[in-house]
Amino acid sequence: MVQYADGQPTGELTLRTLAMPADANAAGDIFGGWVMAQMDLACGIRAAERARGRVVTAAVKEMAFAKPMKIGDTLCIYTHVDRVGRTSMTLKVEAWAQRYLSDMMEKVTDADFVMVALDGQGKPKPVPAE
Ligand SMILES: CC(=O)SCCNC(=O)CCNC(=O)[C@H](O)C(C)(C)COP(=O)(O)OP(=O)(O)OC[C@H]1O[C@@H](n2cnc3c(N)ncnc32)[C@H](O)[C@@H]1OP(=O)(O)O
Repeated sequence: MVQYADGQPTGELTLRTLAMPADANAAGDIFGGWVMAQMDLACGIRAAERARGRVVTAAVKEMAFAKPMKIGDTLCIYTHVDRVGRTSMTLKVEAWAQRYLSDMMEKVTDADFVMVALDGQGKPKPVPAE
């Protein structure tokens, strides 16, 4: 049974992946940029589903890393489409670490990602109704 150290995750589990040695510095701490990239991938999946088409990342709002990720932890990314504008979607994104060979889940970071729906020419296009 998974135990959550920092409340419960918000949103839908969109991506799970394993933090590997190539993603870490010499001390075994996982690079923040790798975590951000996984969050971006998760937003790409979720926003493309919502927009039913191609999307791009327009902005990432302030981000702070509250806890380290370590080699062997499983990164779990939760996303929630918080707001839909005309062509943009704002997603609340949370990154949680399931600690190596344990059931303990800790929140590593969270952020708001703004994703924009694009047409075939790469121009913003309206997000369709649900
Ligand atoms: C695959 C990847 O994710 S690559 C990641 C890197 N991202 C990129 O390469 C994206 C590069 N940027 C772009 O292509 C363009 O700037 C775009 C498509 C994001 C926006 O194009 P623009 O011509 O500026 O379009 P426009 O001004 O109409 O904005 C489109 C929407 O994005 C929103 N937006 C644009 N920039 C921002 C921003 N910095 N912060 C918040 N929202 C933004 C606008 O408010 C608008 O939302 P709305 O239609 O819901 O009202």
